[in-house]
Amino acid sequence: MAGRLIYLIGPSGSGKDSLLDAARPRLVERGCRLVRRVITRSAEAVGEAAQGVSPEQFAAMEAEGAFALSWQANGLSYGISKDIDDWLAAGDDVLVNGSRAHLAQTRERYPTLLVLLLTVDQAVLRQRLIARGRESLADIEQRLARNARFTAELIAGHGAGLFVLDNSGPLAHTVERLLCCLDHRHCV
Ligand SMILES: Nc1ncnc2c1ncn2[C@@H]1O[C@H](COP(=O)(O)OP(=O)(O)O)[C@@H](O)[C@H]1O
Ligand SMILES: O=P(O)(O)OC[C@H]1O[C@H](OP(=O)(O)OP(=O)(O)O)[C@H](O)[C@@H]1O
Repeated sequence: MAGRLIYLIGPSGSGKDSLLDAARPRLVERGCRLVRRVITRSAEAVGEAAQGVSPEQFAAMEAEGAFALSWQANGLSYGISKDIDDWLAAGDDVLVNGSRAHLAQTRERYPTLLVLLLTVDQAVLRQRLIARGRESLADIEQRLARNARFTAELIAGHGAGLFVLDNSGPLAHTVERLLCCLDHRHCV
């Protein structure tokens, strides 16, 4: 049987990278693969296991069909290797750190997609982004403004295939809820 494509989305700073890092060993022991993204920013600036490439390298990879999924956001390009299709065909679950804006296109290609929407209280989110210190304050405000367009629309439009995981509390709780969603197809 084909594996499940699990598409983790949520605002910048909601904790996607942190959650994937914290849950990694327990996901791996369940046979779930975590995808290493290709991103047009230097590897040093990435808070996750990602391959940093130049825009030219990214364009060349895209042109040669290296990606199953790709999107642009926040001035960056993101690619997901076409290797995921082999993994899914082999029956492995595959977890991708995805894009809310690209969800519709992803669903077209993977109709049985399992969507996990990570949410966090907006005031907490601003503080976490400032504390993370990865972007300028202006960039942080842009990311927060972008968020406002998404969350309500997503919850309203995709209720059935979408699990909401709140990460306003301790990360360890969110890890447990993530595993519960994957193991039992519901969250507690
Ligand atoms: N549950 C949590 N409690 C406290 N801080 C958190 C929690 N989850 C994430 N963070 C912090 O919030 C910041 C943003 O998290 P990050 O994983 O980089 O988010 P994303 O990948 O969604 O942009 C990081 O500094 C991280 O350490
Ligand atoms: O359409 P959106 O849902 O806004 O997502 C756009 C991109 O931003 C995030 O990546 P990135 O790692 O650059 O940002 P983050 O770590 O701040 O979430 C996310 O993983 C997407 O790749």
